[in-house]
Amino acid sequence: MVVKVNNLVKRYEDLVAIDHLNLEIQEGEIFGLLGPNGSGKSTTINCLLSLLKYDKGSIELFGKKMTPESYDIKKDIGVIFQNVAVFEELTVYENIYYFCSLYIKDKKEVKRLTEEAIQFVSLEDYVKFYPKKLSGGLLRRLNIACGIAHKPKLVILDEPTVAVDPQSRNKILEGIKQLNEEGATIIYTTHYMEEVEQLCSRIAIMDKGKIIAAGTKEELKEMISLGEKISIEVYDIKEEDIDQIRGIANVIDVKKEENLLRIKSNKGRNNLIHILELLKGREIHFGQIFTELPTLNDVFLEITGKELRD
Ligand SMILES: Nc1ncnc2c1ncn2[C@@H]1O[C@H](COP(=O)(O)OP(=O)(O)OP(=O)(O)O)[C@@H](O)[C@H]1O
Repeated sequence: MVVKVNNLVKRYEDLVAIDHLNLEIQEGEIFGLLGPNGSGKSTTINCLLSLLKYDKGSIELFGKKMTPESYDIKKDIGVIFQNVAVFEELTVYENIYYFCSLYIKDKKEVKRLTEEAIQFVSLEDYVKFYPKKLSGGLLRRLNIACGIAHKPKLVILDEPTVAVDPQSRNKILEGIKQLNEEGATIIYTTHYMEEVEQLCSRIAIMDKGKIIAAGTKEELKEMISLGEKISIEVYDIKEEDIDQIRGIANVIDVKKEENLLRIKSNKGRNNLIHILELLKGREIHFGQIFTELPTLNDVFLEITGKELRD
């Protein structure tokens, strides 16, 4: 077990930012902490790192109690914060060298690891640049290189792709996969559900300081009743026809948006066939049909009643 959080409570005066949170992360996982703004992701990370004092509960990392003085644990952690934290006075190379040398004594080894980190984030062409000359995406990559150069066993990334161009975003996501393949356990916080779907082996969905659901993406989608979302292009459909569709077994919700009928249905066989039979029977012409499986946003919507991106 790399992370074990037991009954964690963190208050900011009257606000309960973390509300009796339990979390277990095994070695080798890419663990996604997904939640809307203000749900408590950063506070959880800051408590894990002993950067914040908490009111109740316990935190163990690598099987040992984590405290502000746990230097033996800290050397095995790499953190990449949402806000880029590098030195403006140092070049790309010097920044990475500096952060790596905080953990590693041997200068040759620091040099080797610095060069490896530069390659890892593909900043070879920018080693002599100062941070202010880098684009937002390149700066994020530098931030990541500074956090991982010392080869930590646990890498924590707090929303590393916010406001990043697509090329850098892909580089970052590929890099995280590679770190994991090389043996690191990853904690990844984000409010972009596509990223966790693509990247994470297990996901916890947070809201209001609580983990409201956790599991693989398949397990999370199994937890909800929504089975599929069907969109049908229709012409000349009347309100009474829509009411009839609402009455079909498994249909949860029907909405008409311009020429599109948007239908949500529970898991069940032949849902689409039953809908199309009804349309044909009532002589309603239809065009294209699309079906979609539930997303993590649907999981969040069904459990909390609101969109992940509120
Ligand atoms: N220093 C602070 N003082 C008071 N309240 C705070 C402080 N830091 C965070 N909060 C509040 O605690 C709650 C959790 O915030 P947190 O930053 O952990 O959420 P988050 O999920 O990381 O959000 P984001 O995606 O915006 O970073 C929010 O309601 C936030 O306003």
